[in-house]
Amino acid sequence: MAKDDVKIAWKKVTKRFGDNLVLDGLDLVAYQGRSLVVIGGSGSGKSVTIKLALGLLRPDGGCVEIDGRKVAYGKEDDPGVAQIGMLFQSGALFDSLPVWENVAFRLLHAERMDKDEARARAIEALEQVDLDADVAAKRPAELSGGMQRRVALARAVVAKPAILFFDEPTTGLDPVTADLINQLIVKQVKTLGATAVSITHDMASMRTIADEVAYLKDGKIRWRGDLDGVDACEHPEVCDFVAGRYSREV
Ligand SMILES: Nc1ncnc2c1ncn2[C@@H]1O[C@H](COP(=O)(O)OP(=O)(O)OP(=O)(O)O)[C@@H](O)[C@H]1O
Repeated sequence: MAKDDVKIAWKKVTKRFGDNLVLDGLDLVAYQGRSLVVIGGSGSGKSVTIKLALGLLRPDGGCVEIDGRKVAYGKEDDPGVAQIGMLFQSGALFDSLPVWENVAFRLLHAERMDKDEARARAIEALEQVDLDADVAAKRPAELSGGMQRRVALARAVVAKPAILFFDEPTTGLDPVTADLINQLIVKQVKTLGATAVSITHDMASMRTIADEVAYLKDGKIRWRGDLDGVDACEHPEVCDFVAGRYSREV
């Protein structure tokens, strides 16, 4: 595939909640095999953007397409959505299940894989994120926050998805553990040749993960470019945002 083949396209997407117009004709594409990081202020609509691609929210206008097919709202077997592995902000592990069953959840329940095979696949995925096989039998609560996030990453990649979504993958982690997670994300995205879309407030994470950066504000993408473009301050607001500068007088 050519470098610029479009995998996911948000086309003139509008989304409002009551009077709150969150997305106002959003146009955005994620290219095959590339890692796109969406940044923007709190409440700018980053999570909504991802939820629309997952079919968890219905756009009021426009549409999201995966492989050129419109994502169906609320349809669990949508072929586009079925390709997505997702790492949620909190890790979102089930405490009642051992680690391996958390990792293998999709294989066991969506793919109805045999238990022994699913366990073997889970252990393989845990090894991919540098966790030993003895972690597999533990409960998530027995693990540190960084290990839990690695388990969540193993769960996101176990079914070898073509698309990976990362929602604030480093939130709540110390900088060194966050860097480990970022590096594991890069490794997994490369190994799978996946298209990755991440949303983050963590600028170190952005720098490690991103091939490209998109800046969301007032319901639209205001700037898009690579890290060189960020550093060259191509867009003053992006420059302020990335530097953590409040750009109005107080
Ligand atoms: N289900 C919902 N019902 C009503 N309003 C919602 C719903 N989901 C999101 N919103 C609103 O949409 C806006 C965008 O929310 P979203 O979670 O996408 O922001 P975000 O950019 O991800 O923010 P943050 O960086 O703080 O996580 C917010 O004003 C939020 O209150």
